[in-house]
Amino acid sequence: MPHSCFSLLPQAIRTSQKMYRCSGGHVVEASSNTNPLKSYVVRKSTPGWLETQPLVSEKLLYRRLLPVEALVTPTVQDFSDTPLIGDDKIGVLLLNLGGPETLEDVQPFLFNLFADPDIIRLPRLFSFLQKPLAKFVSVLRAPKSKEGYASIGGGSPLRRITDAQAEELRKSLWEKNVPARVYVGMRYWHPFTEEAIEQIKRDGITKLVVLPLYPQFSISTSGSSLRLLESIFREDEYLVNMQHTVIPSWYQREGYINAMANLIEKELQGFDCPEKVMIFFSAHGVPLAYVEEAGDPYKAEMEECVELIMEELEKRKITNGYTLAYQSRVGPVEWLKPYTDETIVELGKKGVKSLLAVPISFVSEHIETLEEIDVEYKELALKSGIEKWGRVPALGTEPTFISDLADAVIESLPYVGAMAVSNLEARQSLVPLGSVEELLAAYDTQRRELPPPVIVWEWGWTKSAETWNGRAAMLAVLLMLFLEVTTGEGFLHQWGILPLFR
Ligand SMILES: C=CC1=C(C)c2cc3[nH]c(cc4nc(cc5[nH]c(cc1n2)c(C)c5CCC(=O)O)C(CCC(=O)O)=C4C)c(C)c3C=C
Ligand SMILES: [Fe+2]
Repeated sequence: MPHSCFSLLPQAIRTSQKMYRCSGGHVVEASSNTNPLKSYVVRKSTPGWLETQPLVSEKLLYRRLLPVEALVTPTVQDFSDTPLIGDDKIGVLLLNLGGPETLEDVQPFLFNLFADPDIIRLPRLFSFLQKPLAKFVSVLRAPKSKEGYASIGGGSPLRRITDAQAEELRKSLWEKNVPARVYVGMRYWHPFTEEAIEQIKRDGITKLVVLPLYPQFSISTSGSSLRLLESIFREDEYLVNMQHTVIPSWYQREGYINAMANLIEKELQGFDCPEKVMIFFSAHGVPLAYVEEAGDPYKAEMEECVELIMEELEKRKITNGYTLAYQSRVGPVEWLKPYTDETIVELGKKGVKSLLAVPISFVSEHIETLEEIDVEYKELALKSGIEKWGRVPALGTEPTFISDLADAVIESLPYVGAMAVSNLEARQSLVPLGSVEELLAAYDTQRRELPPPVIVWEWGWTKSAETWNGRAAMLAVLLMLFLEVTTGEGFLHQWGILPLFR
């Protein structure tokens, strides 16, 4: 392997990007002593390009150890119109939750959400009731949800914002010499993940990077989307054979942390006395049992994420007080604490006068930022004695953030197709789709029943009502209620109660 080959590296392609232009069919191994994740084997060469793979490959053709750093020679050359990886067609699939675009979409959207066993998980014996129950709960929940969506303009902005993020990410990847197509796959509304996958197949994508747009992993969000994706992949011959990799969470990335710190720093400057402002991180909650019983890493990742942002702010001499609380709980079971509403009241009582809310679990504006934080929590804060209120915008298409997502994609490319190899270090950050079950198993040990977070349980299916008889009775009641809702007949209609929910 002639060392001079590396002098052809364009400046834009840095060590972390692990893609090296080279003049011919050579194979090289590069290694870094300090970080095993930064060890790569160049396995295949295509005209003009070497494609790298992690060191775990057994099919080494040629070995030559070089520190990774030695590979980077800052020679300015323009390769912008050259495809990066030979004939491969690279795709990036952004996974997100999806949201209703009109008020008519709200109930069917809620149905899709509640029909997901990662949101409401029934005992196996009763799993046949998942859809009837989802129908029932979605019909009950729809009026309240519709009110919320009506107040933010009649629908969720999630599709528009995610599409914009996809387009900016595509541009950023092209600027970094990675000509990829970017797709959006939503879990509960259009464009559904299935639709995105069909497009990916039509476009003949050969390498796919799967990137959930949730910085922190939760069974209920990224976990659910990846589980669905895995089932789609398993049943499809094209997909089974497609090289792919998954980035399960990315809250610890420097670019993301910096982008969040930038937004906070900027918003603090809008206050008269910035140093006296309480920085209030508000994350979407999950039921406590997800963390305590199923082992969801969400809480730990969230806390670490907040620490990293505060450390970054400290480097900038911003040492404000801060707190983390969890919002958006649904139903009567216990969710992650402290709750956002209770914490705001407490802070008011303690004499906090200025508060900057930072939505932390999501990278787009959505109903829970635009309505819950901007309207409900602001009102509560002002009533609780807080005089000055501010809110950090969601990242959206903020350039540092988008550029960092592009880097995350590029850094993951060497792992594409190599994940069948059991490499524990690699698995900590990149998971092959075929191993989603393994990833989830690590957190969601036996896929046990999770206490349902939804409204029907207000009628008595709580942690304390855990006998099978009780559950069977509850299901019988639910079934009766379901029949009542779907047929429009029954005792609640006779008593004039049920139409109230409509
Ligand atoms: C990290 C983000 C999110 C987690 C964790 C999460 C868990 C979770 N959510 C529900 C119930 C509902 N979620 C709803 C909408 C919704 N949730 C998130 C994010 C997370 N959810 C987003 C981005 C959205 C879409 C918002 C939009 O603008 O459309 C809804 C519908 C809205 C409403 O009625 O409040 C429900 C219901 C549960 C039960 C749960 C964990 C188990
Ligand atoms: Fe949610």
